[in-house]
Amino acid sequence: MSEEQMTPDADASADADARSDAAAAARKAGTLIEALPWLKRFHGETIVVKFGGNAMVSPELQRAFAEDMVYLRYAGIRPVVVHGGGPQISSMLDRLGIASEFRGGYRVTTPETMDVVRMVLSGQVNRELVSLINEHGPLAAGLSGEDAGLFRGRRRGAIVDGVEVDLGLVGDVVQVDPEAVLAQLDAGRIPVVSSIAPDLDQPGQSLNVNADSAAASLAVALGAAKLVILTDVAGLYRDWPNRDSLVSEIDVPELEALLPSLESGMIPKMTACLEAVAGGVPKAAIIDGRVPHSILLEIFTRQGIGTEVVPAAVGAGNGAMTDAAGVTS
Ligand SMILES: NC(=[NH2+])NCCC[C@H](N)C(=O)O
Repeated sequence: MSEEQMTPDADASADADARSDAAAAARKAGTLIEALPWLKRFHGETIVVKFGGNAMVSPELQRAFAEDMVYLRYAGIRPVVVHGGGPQISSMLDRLGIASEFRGGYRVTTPETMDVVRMVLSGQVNRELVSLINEHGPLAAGLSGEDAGLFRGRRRGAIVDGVEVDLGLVGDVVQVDPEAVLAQLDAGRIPVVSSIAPDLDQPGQSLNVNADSAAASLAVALGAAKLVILTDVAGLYRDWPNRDSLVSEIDVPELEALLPSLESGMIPKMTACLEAVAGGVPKAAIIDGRVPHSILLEIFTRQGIGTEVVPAAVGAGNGAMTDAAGVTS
């Protein structure tokens, strides 16, 4: 239809269409340009990402995560992935018919279980993620914390009702030699690291180490610009279960004060953020791994998506928190 033939109604609706197209284009452009300060800030910098939770077991979320790592890499950032694999370890133990002893609700890792842990983490979870990333090109290289002295660990049980219970071959990373990871980064690769570490106190033995704290230690050793931990919650709630109390940004003193009141699953994650920031990483965030591409939303928008931990504001001293809408309280 030529313009002269348009009825006034058609004219008005064509105008409205044009206006909404323009609005959609402006929104899209706004989203893209919002990324610019973060592209500048993180260019050439290392970001350590702890991969875990639902994101690790859903095929679509795994695929989206692999895309995000490739996206960061092509944006000129140096992403490093650290992963655990609790659910996969449990299901392999079941498949193999290996019964486990539980203490205080935690599985005890025997030497026999440890063989399965290593097989699943380095032979299955690590390989799958490396393959997904490498569908985009020869980018990812898998490493175990046992490779080239990357991690060393120390046994640590769990605290149950105020007492430490021995959980066998589990622990924390206590030493990091980042050389092997740096070599991969310098070669343009995305290192994917499984959370296993030789036991510092018992040569020849390896430990299943907490992947949150391993990621934090690695972020510190690499001088990373940011640590990002994927979780199965939207972020930190100041007073759970009040949904309106989601915290967008919190500083170290405020988080330290809040820590004892947190739900037990959140404590290792928030502690890892504190460790990273205490070690000189400028910011550490927990984000919702159930949201596809949550990493891109966290890194390339001003507001981010989860809860970010930052050092105490110099001079501010009031421990201000910003809520999810960006309002400082
Ligand atoms: N949860 C938040 N408040 N995130 C803010 C993120 C800001 C910025 N995109 C960054 O990654 O550093």
